[in-house]
Amino acid sequence: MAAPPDNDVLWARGLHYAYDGSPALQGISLGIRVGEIVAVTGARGSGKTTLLRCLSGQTLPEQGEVWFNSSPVHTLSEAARERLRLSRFGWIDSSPRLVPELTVWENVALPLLLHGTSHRSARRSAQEWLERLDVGGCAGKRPVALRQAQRQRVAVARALVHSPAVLFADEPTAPLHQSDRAQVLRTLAAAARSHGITVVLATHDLALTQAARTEDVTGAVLADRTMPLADGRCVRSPAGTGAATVPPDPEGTAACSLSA
Ligand SMILES: Nc1ncnc2c1ncn2[C@@H]1O[C@H](COP(=O)(O)OP(=O)(O)OP(=O)(O)O)[C@@H](O)[C@H]1O
Repeated sequence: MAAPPDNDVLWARGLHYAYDGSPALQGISLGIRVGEIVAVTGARGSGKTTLLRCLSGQTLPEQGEVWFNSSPVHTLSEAARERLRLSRFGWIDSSPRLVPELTVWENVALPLLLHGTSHRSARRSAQEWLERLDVGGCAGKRPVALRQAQRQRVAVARALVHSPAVLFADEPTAPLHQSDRAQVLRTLAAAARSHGITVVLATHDLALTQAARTEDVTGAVLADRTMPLADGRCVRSPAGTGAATVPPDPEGTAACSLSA
């Protein structure tokens, strides 16, 4: 099997995963370059969450390989994968899981404090990220005092505060009001781009990713390309979505956006 290209931060080949014998991933291969923002799209149940979980080391694929920065992830122990996730990856999902007893800035500083960063430095970084995400004024409040959209921005700040190499965002705008969705996505994309953070974004709302792209007033294009899934396989994207996909290979291993 070929080695991953050097400029791919994430690289996967032939991923298969099933829940109780029911297939969720059926031979997905992909390469994601450093700093790219990739939107994994598809209907509910198409395999987006399972793919993100496999790429981030939360779930071991039953078959196939996952590589991060040219090192295998699928052969690591559970403890080593946990360390990798804490230090190099960020994760946001549809419900902002903030610690209710902590203030907003303490929630954001948490990943840094867990890594041994000093209290003063962690607080400064947390405040900077909260301001970047337009919720700096909420730093001293408890999560319960925030609107849902503000809580999700705080979750984005917490996922980015330790400058992860890759941010995984699984339907991050699902709980938000329509008017907040594109704005939260644009803010997330702009923050990731300015820090060279790769983003893998799962969404079933392709219209939203396109709207965020066309309505952008900050200069931050949302996704560099889309990676459409159906029934756990990569599929060719509709024209104009920026996807670079190739048809399934002769071994039945569908390949998304193969790197050169
Ligand atoms: N914990 C689980 N137990 C059993 N089946 C599961 C589990 N999680 C996912 N599945 C099934 O695996 C398939 C892929 O699910 P997955 O959540 O990865 O898709 P998705 O595209 O993220 O869907 P959604 O948009 O609804 O989150 C679906 O058929 C789903 O019902």
